[in-house]
Amino acid sequence: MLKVPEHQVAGHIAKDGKLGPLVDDQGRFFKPLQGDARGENEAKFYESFSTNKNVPDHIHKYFPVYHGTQLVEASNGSGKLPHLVLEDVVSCYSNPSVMDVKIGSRTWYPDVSEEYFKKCIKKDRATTTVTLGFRVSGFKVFDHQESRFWRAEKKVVLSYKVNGARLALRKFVSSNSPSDDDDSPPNCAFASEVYGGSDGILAQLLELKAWFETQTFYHFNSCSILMVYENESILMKGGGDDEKKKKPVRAQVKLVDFAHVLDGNGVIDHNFLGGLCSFIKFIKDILQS
Ligand SMILES: O=P(O)(O)O[C@@H]1[C@@H](OP(=O)(O)O)[C@H](OP(=O)(O)O)[C@H](O)[C@H](OP(=O)(O)O)[C@H]1OP(=O)(O)O
Ligand SMILES: Nc1ncnc2c1ncn2[C@@H]1O[C@H](COP(=O)(O)OP(=O)(O)O)[C@@H](O)[C@H]1O
Repeated sequence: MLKVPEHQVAGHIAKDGKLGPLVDDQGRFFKPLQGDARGENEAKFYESFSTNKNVPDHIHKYFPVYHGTQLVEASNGSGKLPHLVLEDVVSCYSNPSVMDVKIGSRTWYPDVSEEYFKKCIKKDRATTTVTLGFRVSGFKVFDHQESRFWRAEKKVVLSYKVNGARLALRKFVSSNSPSDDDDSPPNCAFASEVYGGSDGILAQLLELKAWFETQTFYHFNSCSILMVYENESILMKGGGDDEKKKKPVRAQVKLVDFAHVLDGNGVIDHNFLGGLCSFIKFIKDILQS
């Protein structure tokens, strides 16, 4: 039985009769192929990437595993539609905090329609895409004061300027209230555990950056970095015997959304690389502060 993903933080959502992704209980994420070229393009990317022997294994691990396409009952009740069958990258977490960050200083690319270009540039200018080379698209964190998940409102997230983006990246790793009504600054209590360390988010971003400095196979337009970590271990901390049973934080970076990937034609993807460098600087600053 397929259901609406509990931890989805951005993109098209399968609610109110709309078309959106679904998940099963076997760790698979079913993303409907959008009717226009986007769906076909994303499937083509996954086919190419999953069989591309020139991409090293340590880079493959930053992408959801691809299991082909399958006809499944769509979320909008329109009957069976082709879906990409992907690894559900949050399925192995019990209480994940998740953030989607769209990378690049532009989301449009050569040869798009005038209409699409205008739509993209309007959003790029209204958000931090142009100024920072990335924008937060959505996130959810565990509110340790209220003992429940807190979800950032889409309208608020899309209105972030530089300080808003910085604050969101701090909230993502804080134990105090994430609520927008709360004036207390995020305490970044989990920053070193989640962003730092030899296998934390920063180390993973740096490994990806090293690949982007040389890879010329693909141009990742409008693609996102998904950051995930487990709250279970943090919740159990200091709990005597529970401390021994605690699950690791398992901070992970995954790239998602390849609907607008183009062939790199031997050219560095400087739009993605530049945005990634800027994003890394923000994470480093939080770790150093
Ligand atoms: O429809 P919207 O306004 O929510 O826009 C979607 C974007 O949401 P945003 O408002 O930027 O958070 C959405 O962005 P996120 O995935 O939320 O980062 C996509 O850009 C989506 O386009 P596509 O499926 O990648 O071609 C965008 O969908 P399309 O409008 O291109 O179908
Ligand atoms: N493989 C995946 N596993 C788990 N969650 C995913 C996966 N791919 C996407 N998501 C979730 O769905 C959201 C939207 O995904 P995306 O591919 O950007 O869709 P759209 O094309 O609708 O924008 C992401 O922000 C993330 O929360």
